[in-house]
Amino acid sequence: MLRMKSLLSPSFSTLSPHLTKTTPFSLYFLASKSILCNSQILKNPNCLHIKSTISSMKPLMSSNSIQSRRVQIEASQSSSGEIHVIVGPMFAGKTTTLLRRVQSETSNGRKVAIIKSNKDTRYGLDSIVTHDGVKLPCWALADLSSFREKLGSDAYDELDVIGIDEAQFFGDLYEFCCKAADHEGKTVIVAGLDGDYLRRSFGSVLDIIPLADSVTKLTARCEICGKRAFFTLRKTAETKTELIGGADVYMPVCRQHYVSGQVVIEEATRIVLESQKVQCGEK
Ligand SMILES: Nc1ncnc2c1ncn2[C@@H]1O[C@H](COP(=O)(O)OP(=O)(O)O)[C@@H](O)[C@H]1O
Ligand SMILES: Cc1cn([C@H]2C[C@H](O)[C@@H](COP(=O)(O)O)O2)c(=O)[nH]c1=O
Ligand SMILES: [Zn+2]
Repeated sequence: MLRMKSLLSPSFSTLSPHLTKTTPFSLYFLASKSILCNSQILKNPNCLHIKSTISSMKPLMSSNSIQSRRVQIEASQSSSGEIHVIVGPMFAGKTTTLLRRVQSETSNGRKVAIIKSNKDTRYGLDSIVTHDGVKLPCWALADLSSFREKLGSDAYDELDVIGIDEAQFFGDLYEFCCKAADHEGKTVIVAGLDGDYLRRSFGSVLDIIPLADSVTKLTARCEICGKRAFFTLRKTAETKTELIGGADVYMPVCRQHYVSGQVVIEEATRIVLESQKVQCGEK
């Protein structure tokens, strides 16, 4: 088989063997390569094979369909989206950073919408609020897939940027981000907890890391020693993963004080349970 240069890189030796057979994929592949690198084909004698293959495809793909394919490919290229993920413990500044980035996009004339989970009722439903009290209006939703319908298709299509806060509470986070960035050209900025109070992966936040253009892990200040806090300690004996609360229930801590704090809380929980058994036994 004629060894040919890649259209996209100087040293690509051969196309995959299956591409030598005329299959729908090989036709699409060759046509799209041709469209994307039309100038290279004309200039690059080593691509004669592709040129002759393209010319032999005429009955299958007319120049009109190749032209319209070019428009589709160029459109998809020019409207490719982005995904930026902001994680860290509670009080690390995730919401603050999200708001700052959203406001920067707005000041650049981009159309923005912010979504948070309707599970987070700490500071009211129609706005996202930082622990410092800074707030912006938002959509409080049970899931992300309903956003387009709630906002309206026309308004949704005009959106450039979608901010998502408390992302750990959205079960459809992966699918929504994938579709919004890959196929709708949206810039999605996601803020959420990477870990729960036991430092386990929380919701689908870590699942979208492979989809992301950027990942930022923020830190807070350890409430015990003032060093950088990477984890969130739950101060109560409650063991369910989802427990809405603020400084009343949680505190950011460094590794040393997470480990020692977790031991203290587990021991305190054991003592409380023991005393309840004794009380029940006496009654
Ligand atoms: N222990 C702490 N460490 C860092 N910031 C704290 C702490 N306790 C309270 N804060 C306040 O919380 C703010 C961050 O709030 P926010 O952006 O809502 O954080 P997150 O969304 O990560 O929970 C900080 O600017 C700070 O003023
Ligand atoms: C660690 C942890 C937290 N939560 C809840 C508590 C808060 O309502 C949010 C996190 O808020 P923030 O914006 O990051 O301050 O999540 C939870 O349900 N389970 C946990 O383990
Ligand atoms: Zn500490």
